[in-house]
Amino acid sequence: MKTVFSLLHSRRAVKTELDGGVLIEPHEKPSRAETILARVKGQALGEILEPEEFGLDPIRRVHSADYVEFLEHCWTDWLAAGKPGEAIPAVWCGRGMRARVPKDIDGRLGYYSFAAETSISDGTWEAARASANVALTAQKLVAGGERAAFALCRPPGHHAHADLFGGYCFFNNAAIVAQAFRDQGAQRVAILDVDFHHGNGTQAIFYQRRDVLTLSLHGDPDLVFPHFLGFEDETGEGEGEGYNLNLVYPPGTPYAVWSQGLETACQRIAGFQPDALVVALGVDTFEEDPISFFKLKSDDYLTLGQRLQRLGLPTVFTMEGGYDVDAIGVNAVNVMQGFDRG
Ligand SMILES: NCCCNCCCCCS
Ligand SMILES: [Zn+2]
Repeated sequence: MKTVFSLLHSRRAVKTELDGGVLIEPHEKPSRAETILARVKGQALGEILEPEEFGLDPIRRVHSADYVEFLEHCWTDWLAAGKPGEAIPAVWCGRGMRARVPKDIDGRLGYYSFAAETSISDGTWEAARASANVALTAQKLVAGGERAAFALCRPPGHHAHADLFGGYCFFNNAAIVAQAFRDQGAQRVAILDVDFHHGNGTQAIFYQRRDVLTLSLHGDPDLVFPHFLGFEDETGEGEGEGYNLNLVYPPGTPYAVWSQGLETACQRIAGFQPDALVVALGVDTFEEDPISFFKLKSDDYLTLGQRLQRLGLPTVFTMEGGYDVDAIGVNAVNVMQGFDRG
């Protein structure tokens, strides 16, 4: 399987993540991508390509123009306001307040985000743009005939809404890939999110649409991030009713249980008969992940890859979460190797 990777991911090197009332070293750090890349090379998974430049149009097919504009200028606006630290949102449009875009950078940071753990600094814009180019290059490979391709994206994307960043995500790479397939003539696309956390952004982007089926297996939002979306009664709206599936699991969930949900999701995908499949691949479902509570083991990712291959669909994998950096390479590449072996 070919991998797409950009060294520009390392431009995303914020020093802070607000966690537990303190600023910690971010979980979503550059070594994540380096560890996965080393494993791709070590396992000779396949050719490694740099991304092509696709510009802003494919991004704006998913994200609003004002949100893209905000992200491009956020850091310089923050500096111009004389702020001493990294850009961190600290005020939001609470219930009963007015959802309008303030002029002030603090107000705009809150307007365009849903969580405070995702600091912004110099280079975040470049890295997010490169991550979307990585995903679009993988999509081009698959649209061009490759059975599957691995978009080694960093920063991740599945928490990003059309005009909201958070959960370490800025551009929703999986959604951008799905929309690119649609814009190139695919009638139906499925996005399967296997990250530990609910793919709230992906769900929201396609919630009223029936051309893109969104499915997510994840930790109970009552207990974990993103908390305010991802429950099983969220099945889509309007045209999209019936085209969103959430499968929620409790602390300690092992592969034996989780894989039953995977089977349910795979059968739903098969029934939908999509022209392409996008897998939002997070490996924070791993038993040692520092911020999650499932108990998948490294071999389970081989089995996961094999099951996904049996769907027989052109497939783009977008790298999402996974924070046990020692194991993230083995676990992510196991999915690809399981898929390749089929
Ligand atoms: N105490 C950890 C809180 C983490 N909150 C954000 C999680 C984002 C996961 C992205 S896959
Ligand atoms: Zn996650």
